Amino acid sequence: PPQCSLLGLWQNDLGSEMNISAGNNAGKFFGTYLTKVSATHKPIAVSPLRGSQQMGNVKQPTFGFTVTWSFTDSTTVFVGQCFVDDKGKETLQTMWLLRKKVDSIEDNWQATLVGTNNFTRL
Ligand SMILES: CN1C(=O)N(C)[C@H]2CS[C@@H](CCCCC(=O)O)[C@H]21
Repeated sequence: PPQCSLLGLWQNDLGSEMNISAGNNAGKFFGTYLTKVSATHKPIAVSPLRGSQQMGNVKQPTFGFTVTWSFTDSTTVFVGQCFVDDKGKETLQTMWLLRKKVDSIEDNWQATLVGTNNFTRL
């Protein structure tokens, strides 16, 4: 059965495109994230991501990664698992936390968004 590799090009239902370009045998990987939508009104740019995944004899590994947005001061962390269906189609089922930068600690309570998001191969 095809092992679910994170390497390659992925997209989600928000139109974001993610390219996991390289990983090492300790499970570390890195890549880029190109979002098509943003909560800010700044011009969107490609942003770097770094993460790690379970290695060893794992068919459907769990993983986590961080996107440090290059065009705004927020950060998103993703956690999830790669699944392969009986036709070999892979999906990344994830949840994320988006931490926006706020100007004062009084606004800290409203600074973190949470959501679910799934990726399929581009
Ligand atoms: C497009 N998105 C996407 O593909 N997500 C899974 C969610 C969680 S990261 C967020 C985009 C944040 C962009 C930077 C900002 O607006 O602060 C949204």
